[in-house]
Amino acid sequence: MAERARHVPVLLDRVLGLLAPALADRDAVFVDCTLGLGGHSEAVLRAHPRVRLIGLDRDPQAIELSRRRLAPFADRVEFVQVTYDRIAEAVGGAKVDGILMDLGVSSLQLDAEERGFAYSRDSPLDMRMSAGTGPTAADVLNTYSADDLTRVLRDYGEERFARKIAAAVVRERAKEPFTTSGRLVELLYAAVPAATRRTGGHPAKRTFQALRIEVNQELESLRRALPAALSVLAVGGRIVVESYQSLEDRMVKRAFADLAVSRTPPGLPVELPGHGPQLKLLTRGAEVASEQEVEENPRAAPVRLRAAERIGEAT
Ligand SMILES: C[S@@+](CC[C@H](N)C(=O)[O-])C[C@H]1O[C@@H](n2cnc3c(N)ncnc32)[C@H](O)[C@@H]1O
Repeated sequence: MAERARHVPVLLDRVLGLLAPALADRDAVFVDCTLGLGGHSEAVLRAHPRVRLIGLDRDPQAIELSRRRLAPFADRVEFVQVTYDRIAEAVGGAKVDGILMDLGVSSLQLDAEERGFAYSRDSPLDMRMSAGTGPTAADVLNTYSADDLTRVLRDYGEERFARKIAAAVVRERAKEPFTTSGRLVELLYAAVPAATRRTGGHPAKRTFQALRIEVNQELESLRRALPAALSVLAVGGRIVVESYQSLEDRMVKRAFADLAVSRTPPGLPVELPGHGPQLKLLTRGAEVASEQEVEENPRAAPVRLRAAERIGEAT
């Protein structure tokens, strides 16, 4: 997730173009799994006057903000505050025609000082997306073993200095527990060599990303969400996923590839029902944002977009 506030939906035209064949000119159902500020959803509702939206977000503030933004479409919109792995429940067992997952953190969350997502301000180390639920980033820093902290920083932040940072955290918290981002940022300035800062960005970037992913169990949620989302997609329905981190993108790639290959057991007739490929990939590899979009909206720099269409029923 980028450092700067973002109000422009990432790859908006591409997302609209990919979803259009599944949503245009019909009473289609579109699920936005990550409402955020409601930017993508608003554009879909404007483009398709007959589409009904089911908007999900785990963050009550995102639901509230989207409710206000999407008020002109109120008769076509339903909001559910839930994590996206519960998509099947949220749509009440129905099949849907379009699904969007724009992963990560929103500018609404980054800008809310008291929530502690941004390393550029000194604020409480919270980072919970479902406000008030579960352990905070401070809890992770103050209670995890050095080994567990190293794993979190390495796996979720791809932080080269994970072990060194974890050791420093364990040493410093023995003097006084961590409560604010300012003290953690200070520690990271000392732990990450200056030379790395020039090429790797802000020394706190990777650690903050890792803590956010751990606090919100983002990869666990995504791992459960992908098969759940694909299971509610109608034949002809389309799914678009925007990831901002390589582990997420790898999960999406794998989930799509699993269903895109034919599962016909060797020696059986190819037309055997239920054994053909279930998905057609709509993107070749992962698509990225153009240089121009990144210039206008740096938040788009790390985006990896993948999309697929359901072409066969689940077995
Ligand atoms: C990048 S923002 C989405 C921005 C949105 N597409 C727009 O145009 O404004 C991601 C949103 O996903 C939500 N989110 C992250 N993980 C989630 C999960 N597991 N379940 C539901 N919502 C989640 C966050 O709370 C955040 O509001």
